[in-house]
Order: sequence, then structure tokens, then C-alpha cells
Amino acid sequence: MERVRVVPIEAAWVERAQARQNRLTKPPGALGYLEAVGVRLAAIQETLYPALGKGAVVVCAADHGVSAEGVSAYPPEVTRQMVRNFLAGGAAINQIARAAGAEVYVLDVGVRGELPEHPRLIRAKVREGTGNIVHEPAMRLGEAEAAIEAGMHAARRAIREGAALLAAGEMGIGNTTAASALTAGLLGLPPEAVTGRGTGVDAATYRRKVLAVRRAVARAEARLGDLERADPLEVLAGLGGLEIAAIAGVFLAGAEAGRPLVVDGFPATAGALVAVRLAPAVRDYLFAGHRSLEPGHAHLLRALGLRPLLELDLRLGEGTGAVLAFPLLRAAAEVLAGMATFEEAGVRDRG
Ligand SMILES: Cc1cc2ncn([C@H]3O[C@H](COP(=O)(O)O)[C@@H](O)[C@H]3O)c2cc1C
Ligand SMILES: O=C(O)c1cccnc1
Repeated sequence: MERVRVVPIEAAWVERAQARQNRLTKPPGALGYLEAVGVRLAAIQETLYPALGKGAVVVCAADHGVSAEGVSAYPPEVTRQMVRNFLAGGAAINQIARAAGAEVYVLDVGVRGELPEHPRLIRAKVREGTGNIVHEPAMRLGEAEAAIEAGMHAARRAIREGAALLAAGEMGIGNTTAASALTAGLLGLPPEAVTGRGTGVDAATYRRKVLAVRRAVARAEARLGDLERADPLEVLAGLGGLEIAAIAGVFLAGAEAGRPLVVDGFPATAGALVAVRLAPAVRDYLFAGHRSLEPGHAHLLRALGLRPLLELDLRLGEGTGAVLAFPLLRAAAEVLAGMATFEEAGVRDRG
């Protein structure tokens, strides 16, 4: 696979930005976590005056062989139907992106069936959906690499077309099962702790889903040993999704290009964890848009050391929870860049 070079942010920039933050006309810390966000944006951009231009989201889409186990409340053809909906502008992400002034790109890395022409559809089908992870690896190692590279290319295109702020979203019926298996494997957690209701499955489907996750993880362990310590690319190929791999690629290339990156919900954050396992400095560029209702998401956020900006009980995906946080990131940048200091404003600081 193509090598990426991700440069960690510099502690010196963090210190400088924090020093400016402390001189702005507010009691120190009064803007709470927004202040830390502003400081990290400054360190990413290597300036005391961070500015976020255009935002974009790459919605990565693919199908999942594990759907055959009956683990979703919806049939697999909904993946392709929703991609068409994204292209027609009728999905939740289209409305939220419009509200946030963000561009929507759709990346097909593994949707079953044909998709119509569209200027912001990126065609990079690696294969038509993954293998059923209960019985076989999701994909070959080379396919996982190709899906990651597709994500990298999509991120680079969005950046070339002006994205200063980049999010990754996903669409793929069955992908909360893949995300659960990846999370259980990579973090060494029991399947029932990380498996949630996805699209809203009933009790019987939920039991099947946990069982599918347990069998998939056991199958991968039999092949790779301890999944926490195994090659993350192998674990991804064993249990992942093509769109989850692509999301890892979006974040790898986005971090390499020095862009602030916003993570969405459970499957998207599983992709972020894979990116960080492949290149730990990616972590410096990541912001968590929200905390999803999926129980596995909180585990991923904790493992990545990310604090979610929003908690709105979302459980959708598509990049919605990431793009919803764009205005907060913009505000954090504007605060640090635009506020007057006590000296500049002639406001008396406490003695
Ligand atoms: C109409 C519809 C629109 C969606 N948009 C995102 N998802 C979300 O639900 C799916 C994952 O849930 P599960 O693992 O239970 O299948 C993914 O496609 C995800 O993006 C949707 C799901 C549906 C049904
Ligand atoms: O957490 C998410 O992003 C999520 C939850 C349910 C279904 N799809 C995505």
C-alpha cells in the first residue's frame, strides 16, 4: 500500500495557542472545551489565527456479506437505494451539509449493483460487498488496501476542490455488525459490550447479531491470534467493511494533508481507529463530532481519547454527526483568531 507521512502536531504550537487563548477577553477556560478545540486547530494549521474554509464530507458506501445472517432491520438493497438518494439530494446528510455549507462526495467502494452518473460520485468499486465475516474474511488484504487507497484518493480530491475541513461518513446495511466485530477485536472487548441495535433491530435480531459478532471474532482470532496485537490491516480485512477501510483512507490522506478531520458515529469511528493504528499521528487531527447511541462508539472514542462535541442521541451515520459539528469547529477557530486580548480591548484583567 501507498505510504503516508503524517506529521504529529507540535507541542510548541499548542503552548503558543494556549497562551493566546488565556489572554483573550474572557475568564480563562470560560469557553470550556471549545478552547481546547481552538488550540488544536491552531496547532494543526501552525498559526495563532486558525481559519476554516469550505467543509466537505466523503460518504463511503459498500455492502456487507454478513447481512445474510439477518443482522439488520433493513434489506441490503437499501445501501444502493440510499446512495441514489444521496446523489439526488434527498438524504439527511444532504440537508445537514447544506445547513453547514459543506460539499457531499459519495464514494462507492463496494455497493452491489449499478449507480447513475453524478459529478460527485467517485467510482472505486473494489468488489461487490464483503464476504460474510461469520464464515470467511471480509476481503483479501489487497482489497482492504485498495479500499483504503480509494478513500485516500477521494480525500485528496475533496481537498483539491477546496476542503479545509474534512469529514467521513458511511452507508452500508450491516455495517454496525462489522464495526462491532472490529471494535471487539481491536479493543479486546466482549461482543455484547460493543454491539448495539443499529437500524433498530428487535430482540431476536439483536441476539443473532451478537452471535454473528462472536463467531466472526472467534474465526478471525483462530487465524490471526490476539486481534489487539495483530496487524490492523489483517484485522480490517478479516472483519471490516470496504467503506470502513475507505474511511481509514480518508483520514490517513486528510491527516497527511494537515486538515482537521471530523469523525461521525460507530462505523466511521471504527475506520478512524484503523487509521490511527496504521499511523498514530492521525489522532492529532481528529475531532469527534458526536457520541452515537451505539454502545461501541463510546468505547472507540475512549480508546482514541476523543471527546464528542455533541450528544444528540443520533444513530444514523452518513456523516451526519460529523457535519453537524462543523459550525462548532468554525466557532472555535473564530474565537481564537478573532477575539481581542485584554490589552487590545482595554479591558482590565483580574489583578
Ligand atoms: C433508510 C436508511 C438510511 C440510512 N442512513 C444511514 N444508515 C445507517 O444504517 C446502516 C447500519 O445499520 P445496520 O447495521 O443495522 O444495517 C448503515 O447503512 C448506516 O449508514 C441508514 C439505514 C437506513 C435503513
Ligand atoms: O453510530 C452510527 O453512526 C450508526 C448507528 C446506527 C446505524 N448506523 C450508524
